[in-house]
Amino acid sequence: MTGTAAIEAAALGKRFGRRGGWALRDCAFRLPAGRVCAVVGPNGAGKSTLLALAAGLLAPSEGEIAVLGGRPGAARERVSYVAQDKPLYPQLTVAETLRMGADLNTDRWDASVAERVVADGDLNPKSGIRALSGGQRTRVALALALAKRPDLLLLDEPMADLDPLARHQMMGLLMAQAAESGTTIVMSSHVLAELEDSCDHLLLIDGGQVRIAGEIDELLAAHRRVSAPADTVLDAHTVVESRTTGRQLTALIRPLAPLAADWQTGTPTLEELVLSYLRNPQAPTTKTPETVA
Ligand SMILES: Nc1ncnc2c1ncn2[C@@H]1O[C@H](COP(=O)(O)OP(=O)(O)OP(=O)(O)O)[C@@H](O)[C@H]1O
Repeated sequence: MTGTAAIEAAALGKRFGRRGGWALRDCAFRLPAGRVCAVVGPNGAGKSTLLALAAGLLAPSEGEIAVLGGRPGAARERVSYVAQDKPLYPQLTVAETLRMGADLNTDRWDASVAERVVADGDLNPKSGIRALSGGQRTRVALALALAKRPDLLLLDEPMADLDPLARHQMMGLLMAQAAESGTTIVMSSHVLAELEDSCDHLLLIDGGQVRIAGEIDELLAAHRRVSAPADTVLDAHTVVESRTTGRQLTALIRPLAPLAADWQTGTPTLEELVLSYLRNPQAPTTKTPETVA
């Protein structure tokens, strides 16, 4: 294991209330610093819970989570967190909100970043937060998060209510931040196609457990999409998903031996990989050695 971890979790679990079910259980992963990490999974999988644990807003019920090498609370100054509902003070104006951000983060605040993000959305600094649309509020929340110049940026479905142009622009801004400042970005989203181009690391959470963790390139390279005759036996490989239609078998596998020359094979897309795992809860989990805590 090399380099600093942005987030490291071991046997991490969270339940809400003593009798509540487990929102997360037995999670172990290591996210190296400097990555742009996609957190994906079905509704109720535990993504928001994981992000809130990393932000130090929730305490684990069991196990541990370290953020930037320490307790999540201790790293708060170096971490920006944008929650799913983007909480802001409705009685303030945009300008007052940014001023509050500056006052709370005197050492790290970059006013020009905040002003640019707001100006790019044509927001009037004098507008009240109460009067903004959902997408405009998201823009103000992201302006606050970015201007803090965090080492770790935790974003819970940040693009959900942005229009396509704003999504594109905001994603470009986030990628520039990651490239220029080495900021680690952890971003939950349901839009898999959007993540494939921008993220280099994946955490797939399902039923409160980490199903897949690792570098996206390595994960994709470790899997093959296969089309072969229906009577093909795949026993030599790890089969994530297989379907037979007529005379044709199609499968997503993790090859453990050379593939037959007459099979048609290809590298899956991120979307194909994630959907195959989600459709097949019994498929073995996969974690690259680098990322196992
Ligand atoms: N404050 C809470 N009190 C009780 N249960 C909660 C609380 N927050 C989350 N849960 C439960 O924990 C589980 C995980 O929820 P979480 O919000 O982390 O999922 P998610 O993956 O972010 O879902 P979505 O994609 O719908 O946003 C769910 O079963 C949810 O009902």
